[in-house]
Amino acid sequence: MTRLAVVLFNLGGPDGPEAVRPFLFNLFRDPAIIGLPAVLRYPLAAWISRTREKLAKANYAIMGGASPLLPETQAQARALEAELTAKAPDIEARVFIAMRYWKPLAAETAEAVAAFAPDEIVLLPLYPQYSTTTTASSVKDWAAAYEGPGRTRTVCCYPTAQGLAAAHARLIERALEAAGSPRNLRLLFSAHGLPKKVVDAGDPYQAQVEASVRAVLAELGGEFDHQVCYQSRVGPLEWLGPSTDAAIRQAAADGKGALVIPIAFVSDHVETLVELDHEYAAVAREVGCTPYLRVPALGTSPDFIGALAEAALDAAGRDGEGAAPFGPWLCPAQHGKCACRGRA
Ligand SMILES: C=CC1=C(C)c2cc3[nH]c(cc4nc(cc5[nH]c(cc1n2)c(C)c5CCC(=O)O)C(CCC(=O)O)=C4C)c(C)c3C=C
Ligand SMILES: [Fe+2]
Ligand SMILES: [Fe+2]
Repeated sequence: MTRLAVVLFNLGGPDGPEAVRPFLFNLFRDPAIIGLPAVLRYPLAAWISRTREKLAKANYAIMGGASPLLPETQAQARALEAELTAKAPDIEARVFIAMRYWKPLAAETAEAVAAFAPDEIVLLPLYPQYSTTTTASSVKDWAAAYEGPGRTRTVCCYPTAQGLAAAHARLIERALEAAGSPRNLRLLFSAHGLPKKVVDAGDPYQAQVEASVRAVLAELGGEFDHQVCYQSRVGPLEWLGPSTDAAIRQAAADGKGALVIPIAFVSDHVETLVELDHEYAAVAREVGCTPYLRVPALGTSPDFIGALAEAALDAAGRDGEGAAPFGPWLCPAQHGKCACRGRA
């Protein structure tokens, strides 16, 4: 029986108040996040993590002091393992988690995967849209950590996978129905932002976010007033716009409420539970953007887990090693800094 290890990548989050600063330090010392030489990056990372700690701790305190990202990801891993067993009973599939900036880090997971002694390894980012700051960073981190057996394939991205779009569409329909299908709503597809210069240098993330939005709208059918916007800006650089904050203000000015859809996050965590549900809800109240509604992140929704299983099995069935997207997608040339064009 073939032994298949699926390794899920995500960002990781602090598991208690004392982990907030070292988590932030790990994040800001990553050259994929701050592209300066190590001699400058390390002191800068120490300074940013020290100065950001108080605000970040206050945000994590709203969720009980820790990030829910790991338990959410563990639930997805269990659901995916069950789905793989159902879809491919002739394969012994085990699902592992490697976080980029907090536990379980790649080194710990690499040991567990090596002990499983897989024939095949599929690296499956829980980032449907590829970015040099997320997927590429995790893939590189994993390659440096893993020395065990098995042939490796990577799913670089799946922004337009049918199951992903369907999962978002079903959650949107449910949220609309629960709110009594109000007529004066704008759908705000809110994605984690990126510095504009990262995108200008060829990062495909924005193009893939926009492709995901088109796929979700096609799955919904019909006409919807909608906008793509970007949240979670950090630091002094210019980031992608419009910001989610500005989009909420614009919706109010246009006499609309907002239905916010976290289009680039697959689980609920600080960026949805605090930023969207507290900070931007307050903005909506202040400017009279009513109703202000938020669609839950994908979590273990069956269409999404089904898409992950298909992506993993599709990758495991590919010849050779290397990276490829899952679903109908190829990054456009001007945004081609992606493994699907061999330019990660
Ligand atoms: C879509 C996925 C993500 C992209 C792209 C991304 C880029 C990116 N992030 C930062 C800085 C921070 N991100 C933080 C939290 C965070 N980011 C993502 C995902 C993406 N980041 C997730 C899932 C989370 C949540 C982690 C958790 O605790 O559960 C944080 C920490 C929170 C805070 O202090 O605001 C920072 C900082 C940069 C700079 C960046 C691209 C350059
Ligand atoms: Fe982030
Ligand atoms: Fe790509």
